[in-house]
Amino acid sequence: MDKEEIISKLLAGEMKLYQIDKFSENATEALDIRREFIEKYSDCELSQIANYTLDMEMAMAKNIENPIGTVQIPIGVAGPLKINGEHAKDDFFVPLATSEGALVASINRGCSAITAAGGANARVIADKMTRAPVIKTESLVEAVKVKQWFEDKFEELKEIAESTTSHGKLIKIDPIIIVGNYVYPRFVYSTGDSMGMNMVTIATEKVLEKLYKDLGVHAIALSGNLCVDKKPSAINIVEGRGKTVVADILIPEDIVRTKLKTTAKAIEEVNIAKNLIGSAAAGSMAYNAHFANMIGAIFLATGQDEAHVVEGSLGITTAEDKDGDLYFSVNMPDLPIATIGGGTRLETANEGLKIIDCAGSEKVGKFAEIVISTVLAGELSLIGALAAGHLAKAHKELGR
Ligand SMILES: CC(C)(COP(=O)([O-])OP(=O)([O-])OC[C@H]1O[C@@H](n2cnc3c(N)ncnc32)[C@H](O)[C@@H]1OP(=O)([O-])[O-])[C@@H](O)C(=O)NCCC(=O)NCCSC(=O)C[C@@](C)(O)CC(=O)[O-]
Ligand SMILES: NC(=O)C1=CN([C@@H]2O[C@H](COP(=O)(O)OP(=O)(O)OC[C@H]3O[C@@H](n4cnc5c(N)ncnc54)[C@H](OP(=O)(O)O)[C@@H]3O)[C@@H](O)[C@H]2O)C=CC1
Repeated sequence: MDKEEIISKLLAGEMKLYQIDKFSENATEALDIRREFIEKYSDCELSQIANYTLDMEMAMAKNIENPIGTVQIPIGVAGPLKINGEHAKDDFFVPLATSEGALVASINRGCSAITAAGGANARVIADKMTRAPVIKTESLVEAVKVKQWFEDKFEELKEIAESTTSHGKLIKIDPIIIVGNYVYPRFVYSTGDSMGMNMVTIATEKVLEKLYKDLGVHAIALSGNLCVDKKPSAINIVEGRGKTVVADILIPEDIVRTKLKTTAKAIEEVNIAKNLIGSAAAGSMAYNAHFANMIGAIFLATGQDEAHVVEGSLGITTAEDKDGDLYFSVNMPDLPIATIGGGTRLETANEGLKIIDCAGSEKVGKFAEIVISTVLAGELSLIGALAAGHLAKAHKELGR
């Protein structure tokens, strides 16, 4: 079938978009036909979406269905950012993809203050990825038996789960919550340098096959929302999910004054009134100013799953006036990230990771420390700007 015939069949509703691939020489040709159909259907020209360099054959294998091109977002860098981490020990230029004017300038200012003050301390304090199915039983009594089965058989179940992966390790199945006749076991894994959601989903399904074989009960959904994937939740804040990371810095008074144009006292007061009391008054789950800005920009630049920004946005910022110097910290309990797998294989994302030497294996700890140090920089600069009364001015000058 030639292109014109395919497009007229698509317009007549006689063919589905994903079926084009069968009649095309290769994925790129199918992509072009699909985009041409959308141009006709939506009566618009897509010359910019058509303009890309990614290897779409590779992307189609694992990263996208029904592709029509790519989106472009400007990428900037902030830095140098000095980090005194356990894994990240250097000065870094951090790649940030965003369309929000003033954001990179602000993060850059935070980097400048942190670097002048001797560098951010950053540590990964926990590392786990979770999947929690929901299992339906006949009664509460049977639900308790299922819970007991998970507890008694842990070592055997660990072997079964780990038979599906050479990098994933099942650390625990905990908590196991019972609600009526439903059971929610939270499977907790370490996943190496991958974010791990495909890995842990496949491993958990294998254990559920054994549950069905042994007890005749089955999961009614492989994800029962106790995971909690891609939603903000208290359990992720308390138990941690992905990487749990912390960072802090002590900034001398003169650097607070010259770089941030304010004082430690004013920053402490804004942080308490805004990030702590204001967030409490709003019933917010995130006691910070804009973690999501830094997380979103780094995620787009490095091929992370963008839906996990919602988890990365959780965490607390603290600020304390120490005789004129500023103690400043951020904690992030729930940072799902990867340096292998998922979108990190896409060429532009891989280059983004290379800027900070974080592409590939044995790099995810370093990447986590760079991410949280960048969050520290962005928080510091924005709270500083609010304390100095500069927020509106900055966005007037750089964002409009
Ligand atoms: C805009 C600044 C940085 C000016 O800040 P400034 O102190 O007036 O600028 P400066 O010219 O004195 O330069 C100080 C440093 O800023 C950086 N800098 C300065 N200009 C640039 C530039 N063009 N490009 C790159 N870097 C720049 C640069 O690092 C420089 O230091 P140096 O490197 O020279 O030692 C400051 O006013 C600022 O940070 N404002 C805050 C803006 C901000 O954080 N916006 C975040 C997004 S707001 C939002 O989305 C969330 C929100 C606010 O709604 C959440 C909430 O509810 O809180
Ligand atoms: N399935 C789901 O429910 C969900 C999926 N996702 C998507 O899942 C993807 C991420 O899943 P993820 O499992 O991380 O990635 P991939 O599915 O891309 O798999 C990555 C694989 O890389 C292998 N690997 C090689 N070297 C390493 C290393 N050093 N450390 C860790 N693994 C290594 C592992 O193989 P091996 O296991 O054989 O060791 C691992 O399973 C993203 O695209 C995301 O959008 C997101 C949310 C939910």
